[in-house]
Amino acid sequence: MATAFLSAQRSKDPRTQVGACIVNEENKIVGIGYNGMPVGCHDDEMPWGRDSDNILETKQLYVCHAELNAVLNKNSADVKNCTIYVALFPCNECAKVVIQSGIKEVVYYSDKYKDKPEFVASKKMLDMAGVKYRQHIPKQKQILIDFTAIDAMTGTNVKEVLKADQTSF
Ligand SMILES: O=c1ccn([C@H]2C[C@H](O)[C@@H](COP(=O)(O)O)O2)c(=O)[nH]1
Ligand SMILES: [Zn+2]
Repeated sequence: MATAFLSAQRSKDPRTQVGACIVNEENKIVGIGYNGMPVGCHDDEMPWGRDSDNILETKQLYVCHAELNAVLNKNSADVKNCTIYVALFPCNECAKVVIQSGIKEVVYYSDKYKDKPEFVASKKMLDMAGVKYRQHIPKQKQILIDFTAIDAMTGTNVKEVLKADQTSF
C-alpha cells in the first residue's frame, strides 16, 4: 500500500491522487500506476477540474485511472490471481478492468465515494464476479524516506555524485 501511495504522489490531480500497485501470488510487484492523462496529452494542457457546465472542460472524460494504468503497465504476461493495492476503492470502470484482467483481490485504503452510484455498482460487480475486497489497516502510521539519514548512513554526497556523472561523459 505504501508503494501505491508513493506512486500516487506523481499524479497531477489537485484533488484526488490515486496510486495502485499489483502484486502476484508471491507478493512480487508486477504493475504500478497512478491517475494521469493519457500519454501525449500533456498534464498542463488538460483540465483538472471536475465542476464545469461543459463536461469537455473537466478531467472526467480524459484521466486514466490508477488501476487501469497499473494493469497496462504490468511487467508480467498477465495479472491473473493477483492482488491490487489501491489508495481509493475502484470505481465501476476500474472494477471492470480488475475483473476482466483476472485480479482476485482488491485491498483499498479510502472508500470516500462509497455512496456514489459508480462505487455501489463497482461493489455489485466485484461481488458477482467473486473478487474479494478489504480495507487496508496500516501497521504503522508513518513511513518516511529521509535522504539526510540515507546520505549519512551511506556516505552519499549528491553534489559529488553529480560532478562524477558529468565528468564520466
Ligand atoms: O477508481 C478510481 C476512481 C477515481 N480515480 C481517479 C480519477 C480522478 O483523477 C480522481 C477522482 O477525482 P475527484 O475529483 O475526487 O472525483 O481519482 C482513480 O484513479 N481510480
Ligand atoms: Zn476508476
